[in-house]
Amino acid sequence: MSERQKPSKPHLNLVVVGHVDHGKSTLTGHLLYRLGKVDQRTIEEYAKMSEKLGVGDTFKFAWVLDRLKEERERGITIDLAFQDFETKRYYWTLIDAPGHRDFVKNMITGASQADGAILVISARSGETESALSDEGQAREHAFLLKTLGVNQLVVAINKMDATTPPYDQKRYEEVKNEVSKLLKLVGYKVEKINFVPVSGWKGDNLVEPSPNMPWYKGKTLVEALDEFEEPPKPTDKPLRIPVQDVYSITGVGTVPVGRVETGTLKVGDTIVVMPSGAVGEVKSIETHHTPIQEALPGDNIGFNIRGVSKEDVKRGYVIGHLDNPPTVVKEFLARVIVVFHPTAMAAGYTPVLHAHTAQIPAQVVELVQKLDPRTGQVTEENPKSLKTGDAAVIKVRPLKPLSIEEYKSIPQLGRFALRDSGRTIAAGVVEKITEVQEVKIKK
Ligand SMILES: Nc1nc2c(ncn2[C@@H]2O[C@H](COP(=O)(O)OP(=O)(O)OP(=O)(O)O)[C@@H](O)[C@H]2O)c(=O)[nH]1
Repeated sequence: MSERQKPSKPHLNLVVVGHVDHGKSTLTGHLLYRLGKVDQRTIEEYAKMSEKLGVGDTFKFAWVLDRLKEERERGITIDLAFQDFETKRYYWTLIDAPGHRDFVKNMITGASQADGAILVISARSGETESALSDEGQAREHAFLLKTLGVNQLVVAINKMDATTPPYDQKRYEEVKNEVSKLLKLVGYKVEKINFVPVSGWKGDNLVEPSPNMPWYKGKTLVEALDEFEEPPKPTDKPLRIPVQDVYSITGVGTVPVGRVETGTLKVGDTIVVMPSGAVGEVKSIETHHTPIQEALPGDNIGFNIRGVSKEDVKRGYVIGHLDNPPTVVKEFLARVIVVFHPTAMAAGYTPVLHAHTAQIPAQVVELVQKLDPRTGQVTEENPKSLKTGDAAVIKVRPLKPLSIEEYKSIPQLGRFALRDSGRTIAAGVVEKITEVQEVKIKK
């Protein structure tokens, strides 16, 4: 049976976010262990390793993620780090957890997009408070998730074993209230969010209800994940396939490879490549070495197009149907958050723009408005500069033609990051295209 024909559970992508040291790696590693993804022997090895290094028993689970990271770093072709696991209702792919420097970039330009998130927040005295402070990462991550359209969230109130007294209901309620306030501010519907008191170290309420917290009658972490909704496949949107790679195969012709983000591609379709404007006919489609007649959103495919030369298809180009071609822009307005800037960002700044598979130098030509990062309200017109943590509307001009879409019409093609010297400076979405680039169609 081919990959596509296997009866399978729906597939969701998950990110684990939260402040540094709140226990994301420990919790995730323990979850993978409980779900049978890591065997007992490996955990014992990690426990011994932790003991030798004198870092404490809790680290045995965090190692799982460290090893994953290491394996990922060795992989060359796969940009996005992931690990799969399974619950009653879904298959999950764990998108790289933050703490990792490239988290933001991965969330925005990654091959897969998060359908939901676990926000980990420690209930240990003092830790909760720093995560929720103005500089806290819980705040930053909550805001990023909302900006990027990740609407499904579980809050894991972690380290319940380390409250005073341990497993304290009062402390749980307190933390829950504080996190609820933050999430409301950011724009989440808090009534729809599950808050689960857990210990990532001890394993309480991860998969089974914990005897240490009989006062908690809600879902376990895994049950809460299974309450997420399956996102609808964007088949009703225009076809968009960002090109990851392109091959020229003797006797076959030009074969672009990429993931269908939106719409449907069928054998026989007439397509156009943007921004080159080359037009061709789809002769065959393959996924995992199996020929298929039709490709849907989420499918990774290679396809043969007749009438298009290899020079007209490049990584970063986007393929669509001729009757609804990918938009090519000269300039656009974007809503961004400054994730990190060593000093201050001013008009004229020229970092590298990363959107889907494209990387193009782009100039920030105007700082239009500064926004309150928590409410989105305008706080200043035409600010002189932007600092780390600021939210803003800016005008961006790619230095070469770029195929990108407004976030409200095709969100999958409307996100981007600005990077400089290997760091994510800002992340955001395309609010409005202000100048399109006319492209001559080469029939
Ligand atoms: N008591 C207690 N300690 C925990 C728990 N989970 C994690 N810790 C400890 O908290 C510290 C941070 O844990 P990590 O899992 O590395 O945290 P993280 O959020 O992944 O950290 P970064 O990747 O650096 O952001 C370590 O010292 C862990 O041993 C828990 O459930 N209970």
